[in-house]
Amino acid sequence: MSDLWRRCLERLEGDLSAEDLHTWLMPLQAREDGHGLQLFAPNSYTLETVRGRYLEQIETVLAQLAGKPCAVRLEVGSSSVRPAPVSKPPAAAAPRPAAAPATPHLHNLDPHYTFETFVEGKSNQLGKAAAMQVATNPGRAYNPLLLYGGTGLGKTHLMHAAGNLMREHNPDCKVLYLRSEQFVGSMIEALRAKSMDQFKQRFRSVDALLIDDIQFFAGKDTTQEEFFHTFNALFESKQQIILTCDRYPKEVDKLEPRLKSRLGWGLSVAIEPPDFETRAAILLAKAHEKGVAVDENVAMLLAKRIRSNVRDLEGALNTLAARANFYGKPITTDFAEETLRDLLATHAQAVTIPNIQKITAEYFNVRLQDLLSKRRVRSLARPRQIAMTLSKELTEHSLPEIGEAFGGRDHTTVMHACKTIRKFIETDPRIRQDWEQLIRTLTG
Ligand SMILES: Nc1ncnc2c1ncn2[C@@H]1O[C@H](COP(=O)(O)OP(=O)(O)OP(=O)(O)O)[C@@H](O)[C@H]1O
Repeated sequence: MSDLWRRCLERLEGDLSAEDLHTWLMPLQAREDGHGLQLFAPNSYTLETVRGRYLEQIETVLAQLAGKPCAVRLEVGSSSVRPAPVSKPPAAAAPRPAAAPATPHLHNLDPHYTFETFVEGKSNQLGKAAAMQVATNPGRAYNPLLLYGGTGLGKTHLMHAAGNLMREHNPDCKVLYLRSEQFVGSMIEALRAKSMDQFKQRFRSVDALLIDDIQFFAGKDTTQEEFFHTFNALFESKQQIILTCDRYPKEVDKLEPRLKSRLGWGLSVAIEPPDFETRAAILLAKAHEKGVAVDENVAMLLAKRIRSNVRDLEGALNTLAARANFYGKPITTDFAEETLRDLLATHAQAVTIPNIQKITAEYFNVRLQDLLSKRRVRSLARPRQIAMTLSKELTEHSLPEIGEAFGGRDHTTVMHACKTIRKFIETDPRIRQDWEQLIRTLTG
């Protein structure tokens, strides 16, 4: 085992998610020689992914560790020694055999992603309830369960939580989690190695198959064909399928109609951006989990200013924790304002009333001046009400300020718009889709 590579992995552990580290970097084997470091990838797909996504970062860390530039050569193959785990791998993850890293691992679930660590709010209540039901009654409650919504909102977390709970109820339950890129990668590898039978067997022999980000299948016809058959086989034998997608699957271009139709057989649940209270609660929960002392005022400050998604919120917390640790200072609101000044400014710019008006007008294909006019035709009134509601939910402006920005309307008009749209979101799937799409665009 190369000591340099081990230390590099340790360093990268702080920068990359456990999932990325375990999926892409842990399967690499390393050998140090007089020319630098040679990294062996188990297959060309892994090699290309590492080269494209991580090589630069690896080289930077190696140079820091070695105190001079370190040449890295990547190739497909294996060295005689396998890299040791850098830290506790997920409890359920078995050590990877050197010869088979192309194969996704059973039970490679992140043990931190549980229902206990998931903070429930209005935006994710239904998704959490559905995931819990599926975990308690796999293959029978809803099959498939599809969680969709914007980035960083907790879809992967819920998916792992369901898998972890299934395994808690039944430790023999075979749960296979993988990202759709890994499914594609494994399939390409199997096609190359003429081992499609093994590929099929591997995916069809599980009790639950969890695939993340299936929008990645779009336009990949062979993959969709194979996934379609896998889906049917699992569905027929009542094995659970859980999928996530970054939008409602019917909106994903280049996804075969028959696959879209299959995805609709079970339950599709939207995960929406959390509201202010949920954001603050998530932040406090994450701080507690990481052992970072953060009081409610700081949580409220960040929750108020960072509305995009939970990943960004968590990123801000990590930055604060690292800086506070480095300077030996407590995390106060002043410290947070100072440390995150640029980040908070970026978020403040992101969602403004003019921005909401412009994007809503474009989305509904109406002119901005008509959206702000006094005209009450339905084709303008509904987009206007949606834009007002978005302004209420995504900015800190008061009802009178919003009314003023929408052609000098009264605050009661804005209040009525918010009530109406909230009701429609619950009852009208078309308006719900418009709403979710606009939220994604604006917070995206
Ligand atoms: N309600 C929540 N409670 C606790 N943590 C949450 C919640 N929602 C999201 N998170 C955290 O936010 C981070 C991002 O979540 P996750 O990776 O599940 O997002 P995602 O919706 O799958 O995003 P992507 O589509 O980009 O993969 C994770 O660390 C997750 O634990």
